[in-house]
Amino acid sequence: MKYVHTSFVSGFVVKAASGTRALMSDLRLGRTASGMASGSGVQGEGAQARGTASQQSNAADNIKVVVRVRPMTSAELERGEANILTIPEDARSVDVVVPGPRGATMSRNFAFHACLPPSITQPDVFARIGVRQLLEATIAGYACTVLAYGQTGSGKTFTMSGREEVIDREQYQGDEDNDGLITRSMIYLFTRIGQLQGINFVLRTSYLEIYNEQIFDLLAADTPSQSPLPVRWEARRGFFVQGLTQVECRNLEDVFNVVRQGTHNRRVGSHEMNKDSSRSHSVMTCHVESTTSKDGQTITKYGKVSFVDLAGSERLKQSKSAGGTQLKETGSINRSLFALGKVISALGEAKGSVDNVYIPYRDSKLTKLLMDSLGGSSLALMIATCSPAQGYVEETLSTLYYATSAKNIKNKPVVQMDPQDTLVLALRREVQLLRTENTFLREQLAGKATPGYPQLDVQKPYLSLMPDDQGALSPGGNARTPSTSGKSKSGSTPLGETKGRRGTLPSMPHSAELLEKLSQPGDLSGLPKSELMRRLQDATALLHGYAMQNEQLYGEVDQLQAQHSMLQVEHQGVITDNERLEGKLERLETTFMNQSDGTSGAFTIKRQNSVAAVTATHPGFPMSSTVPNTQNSEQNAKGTRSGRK
Ligand SMILES: Nc1ncnc2c1ncn2[C@@H]1O[C@H](COP(=O)(O)OP(=O)(O)OP(=O)(O)O)[C@@H](O)[C@H]1O
Repeated sequence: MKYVHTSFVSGFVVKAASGTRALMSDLRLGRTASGMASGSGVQGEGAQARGTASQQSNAADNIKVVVRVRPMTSAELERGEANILTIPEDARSVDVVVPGPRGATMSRNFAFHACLPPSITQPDVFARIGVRQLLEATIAGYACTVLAYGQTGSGKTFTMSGREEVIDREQYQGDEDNDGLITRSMIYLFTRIGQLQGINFVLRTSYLEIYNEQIFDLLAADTPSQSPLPVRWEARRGFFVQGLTQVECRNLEDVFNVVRQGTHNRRVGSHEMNKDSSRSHSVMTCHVESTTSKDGQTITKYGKVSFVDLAGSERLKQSKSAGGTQLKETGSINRSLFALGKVISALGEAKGSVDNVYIPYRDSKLTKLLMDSLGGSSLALMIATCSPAQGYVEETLSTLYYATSAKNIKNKPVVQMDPQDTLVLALRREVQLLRTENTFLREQLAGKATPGYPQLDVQKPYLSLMPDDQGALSPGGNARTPSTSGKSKSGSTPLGETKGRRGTLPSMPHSAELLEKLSQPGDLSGLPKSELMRRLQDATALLHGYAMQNEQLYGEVDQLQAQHSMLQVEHQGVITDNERLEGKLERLETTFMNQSDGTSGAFTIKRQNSVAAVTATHPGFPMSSTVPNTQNSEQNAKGTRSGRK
């Protein structure tokens, strides 16, 4: 088997590497990652082909799927296990030797974006599966996910973290040969943001694990005796873990500490709760907040990258023989992996248009937290890990079916920006514009020319500058006549106040006081008084027009802000309702789990047996035949759509 050192996964359809700034301006124009199919981060023929496809498919981007085959362990070698996995030269598929009829064997081929053989090193994995592009996308404000899936002992944790026993040492400062994707990615992020000038970055990390359908914070001060954290829903954020610690990382030392603390707490937690680390799912997330300021405008983007190390699926009969805790763990893991399978299956069948399809994200905490990564607005990469040993052929096939389904999932990546920021940005622009106009007008009144602005045409008859019957100024405005009633709200023009966009605006006579003041000799010496008066009248009329425009704009801004406030109140009401329902749902789930995992465990076993049976008879995802519940479907679809905002 020969490992080909070219063109592994490189097809994330985002501008990457040096394109970050260009990307930011592209994003201001409302383009999504997938819309930029020919971005600088795209290489290789696969990327070209998919780039076109993604444009045609409404900016959707398929999840990338990579298979990694680990070397045989010493135990497997000692047992004399046969190798059933071969990766052809193009490194884009894997051949599996499967048992055939009457003791014969046959070969099955599974194609993926890349397939990594046992000989590949940890640095090569990082370099060749497109993680760098995901990290560039993270810096540019996208949400990205790297997900490791595979049977117990197949190399998920090794791929994501490296050697946990090394990381768990007090003096851990990175392990160049063995570090997994998490540490390498964090080092890459720090190196890159150090190179990017003019952008202010803040990096925060969180680390959690899901054990027996409960979420534990691996960076909390009181780990591991802390109580589990709830998952909540917010329309703007989607599902999130309430109260999860986020640690700011200012340098690599902070990063190593976080990785070490998370790993350590996961291991300690495992011992305290008498569980193995493989019995929990873990999610390490790095939030990358970037702020750019230009011409007084500030844009903040909220990129993040999550590394999900899933618990390994395990044969139920092994757990049954162990009984007690392990049986419950296995039931819980299988349930959540099964829920994940259903989500992947439903998304794969939906082929990108998920708005009217029921996706059962709410079936487990894992799927809730992965909602954005699967079929959402994230970029996602799945790494399916396999053992090459013949003894695990069943598990390997199951993993490959899973991975095959995941290939069909389409996400629609978008930059994560605060809607409030967008609004503030728009308001700031307007204010800036109005200020500029006022400055110009004041300078005109004082007889000064403003560079870049035309001088008033003193020859123009005064009447042509007066508002017409509809309230529009002939030379350049659409403003109505301002009233004389008091001071402008903006405080910048003392010439009148309007009733807003739809109000009727009485005509504005010249301000006698102002005319008096401005016609004093000395301001514009040399000109006859009549000319000065004429100029003043022209300027005053024009100023009235602009003041009127200002007022209209302020009126509109006020209206928008009022609408915004109303929506916020409405939004808060919906959040409160949702939280109430979420709480209710969680209580029901807890009750259900307690009952189903009760003394005899009968329900769990029955359920798992049926799951196993369906899995065996329907390779890939068995629940495609599940009839969607229309009511739930509606709720889910609502959640799905609003969660993308
Ligand atoms: N590519 C590899 N090269 C060398 N050793 C590996 C590789 N992958 C895994 N291993 C070793 O195999 C063993 C099992 O790997 P690992 O713990 O990563 O599996 P896992 O899939 O995370 O298992 P679990 O689901 O039980 O947590 C470990 O000792 C690990 O160091």
